[in-house]
Amino acid sequence: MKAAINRHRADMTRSLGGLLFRGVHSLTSIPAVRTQLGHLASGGAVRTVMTLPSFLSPKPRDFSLPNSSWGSEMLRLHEHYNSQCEGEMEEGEEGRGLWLRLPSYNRSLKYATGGVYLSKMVQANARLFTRNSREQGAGFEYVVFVNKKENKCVCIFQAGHLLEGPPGCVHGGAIATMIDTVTGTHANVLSRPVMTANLNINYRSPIPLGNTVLIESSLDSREGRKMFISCKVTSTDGSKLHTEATALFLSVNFSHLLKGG
Ligand SMILES: CCCCC/C=C\C/C=C\C/C=C\C/C=C\CCCC(=O)SCCNC(=O)CCNC(=O)[C@H](O)C(C)(C)COP(=O)(O)OP(=O)(O)OC[C@H]1O[C@@H](n2cnc3c(N)ncnc32)[C@H](O)[C@@H]1OP(=O)(O)O
Repeated sequence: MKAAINRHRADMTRSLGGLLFRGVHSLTSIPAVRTQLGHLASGGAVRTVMTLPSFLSPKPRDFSLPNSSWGSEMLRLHEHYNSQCEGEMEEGEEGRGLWLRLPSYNRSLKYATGGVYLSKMVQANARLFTRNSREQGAGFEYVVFVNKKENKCVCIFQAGHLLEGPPGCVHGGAIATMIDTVTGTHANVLSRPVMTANLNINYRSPIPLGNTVLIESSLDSREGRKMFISCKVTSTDGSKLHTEATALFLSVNFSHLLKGG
């Protein structure tokens, strides 16, 4: 009986793994996301109305869109990169269209599959760590843009009051979380799914709570399944280095991810 249950779980893992892979792979090409990116490209970021296929309902919230907690610097930088987005980058294209904004959900494993409910295999109440606060502006407010041509990502991050470490400053673990998120998202764009194998961080200067900072990642090299990515966190004008890091990601197969290794 136990063997039969285990066989059933293994079959589920295999088939859902394949589904998940196809879902994640096409995340930025599904009609709803395309509609949104197209709208954003024309500058209408805040009032986007997404037309979702029925299998995606209820409509997931895209946490990377501007909300009322975003400060002026966050909004200015979002607009700066968003105005250079034009959906998917075309071959040989320069200037406009270099950047692609990545949508961000609090249950990516569910929505990445196109609505298939994986929660029973993962956990019914599981939420992405960086997107688990109901109070806008209290925790991690961020948006990630990818530049496939130059193999880099940029994240605009506004640190909320629940991320305090030293008095008035952002907790080192919260900074590490954001570095893992940006470099991990970058590695996922290159080859998905991935897992963090190694993360080295040097904290150079504290980040005041409430500040907006830039987190930039770039691909240093690739060796088979390994991706070496470096990352720095700076003030938005680039004059102050807050944190620098290097990370190693390994592409894994979905059964590794779903079975927890
Ligand atoms: C996780 C999310 C992915 C979900 C995808 C779905 C949707 C994506 C959509 C949007 C993305 C959204 C958010 C992304 C945000 C954040 C990303 C967070 C990522 C994480 O937060 S994830 C949690 C922390 N992470 C772990 O929980 C990993 C635990 N760990 C393991 O699961 C294994 O350990 C593993 C898989 C790492 C390797 O296992 P393995 O069996 O596949 O590979 P193996 O050990 O054979 O090593 C092969 C070659 O790598 C070298 N190597 C291995 N480890 C090394 C190390 N540490 N340093 C230096 N070299 C190393 C070996 O030396 C060998 O090298 P060589 O080939 O040259 O001999």
